Amino acid sequence: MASQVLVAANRGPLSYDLRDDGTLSARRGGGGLVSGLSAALARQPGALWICAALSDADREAVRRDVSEPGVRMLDIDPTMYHDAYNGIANSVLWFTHHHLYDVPREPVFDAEFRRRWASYVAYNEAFARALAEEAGPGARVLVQDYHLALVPGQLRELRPDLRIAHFTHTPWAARVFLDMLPDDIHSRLMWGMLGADVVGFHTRAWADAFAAAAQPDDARRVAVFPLGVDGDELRALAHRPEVDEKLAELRAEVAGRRTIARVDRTELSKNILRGLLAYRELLTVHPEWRGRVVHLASAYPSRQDLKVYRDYTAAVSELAAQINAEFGTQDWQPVLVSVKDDFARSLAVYRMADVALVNPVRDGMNLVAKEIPVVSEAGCAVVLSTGAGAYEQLREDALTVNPYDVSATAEALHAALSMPDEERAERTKRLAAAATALPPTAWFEAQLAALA
Ligand SMILES: O=P(O)(O)OC[C@H]1O[C@@H](O)[C@H](O)[C@@H](O)[C@@H]1O
Repeated sequence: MASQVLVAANRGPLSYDLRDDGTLSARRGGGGLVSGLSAALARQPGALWICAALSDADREAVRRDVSEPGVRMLDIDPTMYHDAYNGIANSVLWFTHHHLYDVPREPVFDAEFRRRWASYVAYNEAFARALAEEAGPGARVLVQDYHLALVPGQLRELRPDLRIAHFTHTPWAARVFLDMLPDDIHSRLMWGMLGADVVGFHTRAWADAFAAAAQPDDARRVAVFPLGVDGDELRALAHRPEVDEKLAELRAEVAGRRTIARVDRTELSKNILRGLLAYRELLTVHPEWRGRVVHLASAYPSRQDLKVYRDYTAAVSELAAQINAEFGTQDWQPVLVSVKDDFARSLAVYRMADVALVNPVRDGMNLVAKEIPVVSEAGCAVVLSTGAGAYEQLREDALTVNPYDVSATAEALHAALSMPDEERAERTKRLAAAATALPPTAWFEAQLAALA
C-alpha cells in the first residue's frame, strides 16, 4: 500500500543478527538520529522508513523477505555501499562539514574519488527509486542527512507531485571548505538538496552557511528545526533498575570525588584529545583538584573501517594512560575511560556528573549536552564548545569555550568544579528547559507541517 509519510535515512530503525543456527533476529538500530525518528514515526500510522541494509545479516533479511511493518531495507551492492558510505559520506562530506582535513595532505580529488562519487550517486538513486515506488500521490517525504544529499533532486525528477524535505544533522561547512570541493560536485550537492521544498538544519548558523551558497530565491526554503530531548521519556529510561545498578557501581568507584563526564563516539570532531589535554592542564595548574576529581570519559569506538578513526581511538587511550601514569596514586585513578557503548551506564553517568565536558570542534547539535541537564540529580555544570549546534540554545547557562583553546577549557573546568551548588542547580534547570523545547515528535511534526 502506498504511504503518505516516508522517511529515508541510511540507518534504519532496526538491524539484524544472523544466529549460529541460521535464523535472523532483529534489534533496534543505534544512534541519536534513529531514536529521535523512531519515536516520531511511531505516531504516524502507515508511515514507511526506507533505509540501507548495513551488514550481511541485513542483506540476508532482505533476500529472505523478512520484513517489519513500516520498514523497507534496500539491498545495495556491498562494494558500492562501502564506496558511498565510507568513501564519500563519512570521508569527504563528513570531513568537509566538520572541517576535519589535515590540509597539507587532504582532501585529494582524483580518479579514485570520481569512482567513489559514482557509487554515491547510484546509492542515492536507489533511495530515490524506492521512494518513488512507495509514495502515494502528493505524499510527504523526509530525507535525512549528508548520506542522501542528492535524493531530493533525483526524486523530484521521478515524482514531481511529492512534497520533499531534507534535514541535515551535521553542521554545514564554511565557504572556505566548500570551495575545496570540485565545482561540479559542490553544485551537484546544492542541486540535490534544493530539490527539496524545505531544507532543514539544527541551527541558524548552519542554515545561514547553506543559504549563503544558494541563490537568494532558493534560500527562502531553508529552515531551522533544533532537535531537542523528550524529557519524560529520558527520565523514565534513566530510572530503570539496570541504570540504578550502574550508578551504584560508579559511585563506589568514584568514592565521593567530584566527576567530570563526557560521553561520545570516538569521533574526530568530538575533540576528545584536547579534552584530555585540558584535564591534564587542570591538574597541573590547579593541583588542589588532584585526588578530588575523576574524569569519566566514555568514548566508544566508531567508524573503525577508516584508518584515521582507528588511529584516533588509539591516541585517546594512550593519552588517558599517560595522564593516569603521571598523576595517579595508589588510591586515585584520574581518568576512567569506558569504550563500551552502554546506554544504561551513560545514563548513570548523566545522573551523577558534577561537570559535563562537551567540547566538539564542530557538531550538528550534540544531544549529550541536552540530555545531561535533563537527568542530572544534583545539577551539572556544562562546559560547552562554541562549535556545537547546542551552543545556540544553551549558551546562556553553559560555560562556553573555544574548542581549540585547551587552557581556556581547563579554566572552564575549574570554574565548573568550583561553582556553588545552588548556582549549578539553577543553571541546570534552565538548561533542561531549553533542551526539551522541541522534542523529537514535535521536531518531526514541525517539518511535516512545513510541507503541508
Ligand atoms: O554512520 P552512523 O553510525 O549511522 O552515524 C551517522 C550519524 O552520526 C551522528 O553522530 C550524526 O549526528 C548524524 O548526522 C549521522 O547520521
